[in-house]
Amino acid sequence: MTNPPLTPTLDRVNTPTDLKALSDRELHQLAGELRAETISAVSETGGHLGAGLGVVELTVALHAVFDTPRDKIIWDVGHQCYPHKILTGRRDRIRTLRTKGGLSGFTKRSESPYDAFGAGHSSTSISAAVGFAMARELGGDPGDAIAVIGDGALTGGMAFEALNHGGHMGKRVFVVLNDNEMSISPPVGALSSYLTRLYTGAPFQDLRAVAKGAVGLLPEPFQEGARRAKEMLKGMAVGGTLFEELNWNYVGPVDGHDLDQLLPLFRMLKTRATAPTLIHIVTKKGKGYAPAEGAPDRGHATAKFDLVTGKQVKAPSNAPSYTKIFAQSLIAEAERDDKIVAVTAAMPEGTGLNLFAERFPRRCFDVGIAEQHAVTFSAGLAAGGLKPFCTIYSTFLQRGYDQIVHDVAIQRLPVRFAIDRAGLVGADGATHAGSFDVGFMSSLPGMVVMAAADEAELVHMVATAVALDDRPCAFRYPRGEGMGVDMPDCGVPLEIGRGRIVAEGGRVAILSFGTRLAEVLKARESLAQRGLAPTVADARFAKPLDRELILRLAREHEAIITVEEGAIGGFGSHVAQLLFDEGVMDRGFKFRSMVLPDSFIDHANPEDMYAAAAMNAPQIEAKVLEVLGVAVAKRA
Ligand SMILES: Cc1ncc(C[n+]2csc(CCOP(=O)(O)OP(=O)(O)O)c2C)c(N)n1
Ligand SMILES: CC(=O)[C@@H](O)[C@H](O)COP(=O)(O)O
Ligand SMILES: [Mg+2]
Repeated sequence: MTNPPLTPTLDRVNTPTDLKALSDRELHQLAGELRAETISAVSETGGHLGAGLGVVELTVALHAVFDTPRDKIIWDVGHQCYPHKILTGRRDRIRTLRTKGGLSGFTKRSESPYDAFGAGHSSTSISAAVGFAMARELGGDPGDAIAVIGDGALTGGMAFEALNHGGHMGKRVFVVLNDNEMSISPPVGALSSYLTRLYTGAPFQDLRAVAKGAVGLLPEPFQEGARRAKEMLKGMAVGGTLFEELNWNYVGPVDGHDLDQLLPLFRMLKTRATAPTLIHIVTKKGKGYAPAEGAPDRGHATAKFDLVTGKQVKAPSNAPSYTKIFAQSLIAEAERDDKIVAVTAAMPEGTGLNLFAERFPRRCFDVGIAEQHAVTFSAGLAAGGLKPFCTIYSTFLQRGYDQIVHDVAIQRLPVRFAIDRAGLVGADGATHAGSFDVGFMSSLPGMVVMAAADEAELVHMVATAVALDDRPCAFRYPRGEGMGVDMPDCGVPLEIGRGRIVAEGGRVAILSFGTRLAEVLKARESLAQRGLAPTVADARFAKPLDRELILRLAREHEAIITVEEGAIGGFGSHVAQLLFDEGVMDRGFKFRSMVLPDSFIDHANPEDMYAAAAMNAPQIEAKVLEVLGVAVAKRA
């Protein structure tokens, strides 16, 4: 009897409960439709395509077998969660992905009960899963915890902290290691080659062997025998698994696109696992969409694209990106100084260091998703007499803060921190905002902290960092294109702790730190129509402050307003501290500090995010009027 024709199944799935009614054959069909829907949606929104395509079958299998949201799936990084969102009641909003008021591009607890744990930064899922599992053991929420972590995220140190602890606790918790031999770029590190040996040394095992592999699942009397047999086999094949040595049952490797393996395996594990269990699946990033499969980043991040050709639709650029300017400047400096080396934590393309590596392959280091190691490795490079540029996005640098304090600042080692993605970054939202680096860097004794107001300033700050050999320094710059300003032929080191007057004026002095300067100048133009012309200065340095400039401005004006793309505790706070400590505020001097609000700003385009932060030209203008007590007719 031939099978009846399958009707579209995705239309019949609103929540994972609906999956339970589908036959395995229908689940295969569903996976195909889910992949097509994911591709279609991302072609309209742009976003992280490749990772999600790699886990379509896994997503179907996990939601079909486990009882979500009672059982919690914790997606590491969360960039692969689009199929998960489509299956968990958000298909109708999937085309609002990463837009103002739309779905987040990562998992987010406030968005859905099926998003058990928020993500965005990598390597956190196993810690969270072990936490959920222990909460269950102590009478907290019931249900299983299943972390899904990629081979890239597994290079993050905290993943091993969690494996170590979870193995020690010995409670039932699942980790699905999604091994696609990709990070954003091809993965680096010994772990990656180890994982590959786990399956090239022993080709895909059929389910029976895989099941037997999980000795912890067998009835006790058979376990010892199976364990010995297995250790012998593994010893012959790949020498046992790292995970088993940490007291995790290791199951794998399994074809992560084969529902005929995944479904029975998860059903068996769900009924029989009694201990920490790691399932090693092998997948392909970008699976099922040729333009993604064929892309160097396997479709990791994509703009909107033509569904048929895969051709991305990118807005025309008016000026090179800050990232590109940084990379080109560093290359130019490195041509003249062979002590300059560069370090990235798994973001060679994002930081532009892929360009540096092409020119200086031996002087560029990708340490994997390991920001803590990146910082202290850079400290070692500096202690060893080199000039390391530790190049990390502001938000990811948060991961290595103790290393900055303990290994760099206290030892006053001349590590240069190139802090990309400073300020609000747009579609990646709050988890990726570069809001805090000014605060956490400028509170450190001896640290020099700079912010480029435009791409020409960035070139000079790279040169300044090269020349600064007696202490650590940091310079920050935003995501996206420069202002299109005239570029210098080469960088000229700035005088440390010196700002610059950009426009002379009176009554109010606006002291800008970073690229909000463009908005400040727009506000000044608008104020001119009211006969007001504030002085505008570019601080350049949050540490050391230009005391002379600030105190002179205070003497010559009624008020100072500071503006920075950062949270409280940064540049403005230091200026306020100076004005108070110098007694300037004793005489009724007026001071305002424009910083990011004390809240996390959701994803949108940067312009809208800065509007939400009240830091665009109109709000800067309003602040000047407010501090001068100029009544402003409320806009109708
Ligand atoms: C702490 C941290 N550093 C860097 C990143 C940037 N990042 C996002 S995804 C990714 C690669 C993840 O690789 P993997 O875990 O293998 O997932 P895949 O994309 O292959 O599915 C990186 C480096 C991040 N999100 N968090
Ligand atoms: C998922 C992740 O964390 C990275 O892919 C990040 O989204 C990159 O950000 P940029 O797009 O600013 O390079
Ligand atoms: Mg990967």
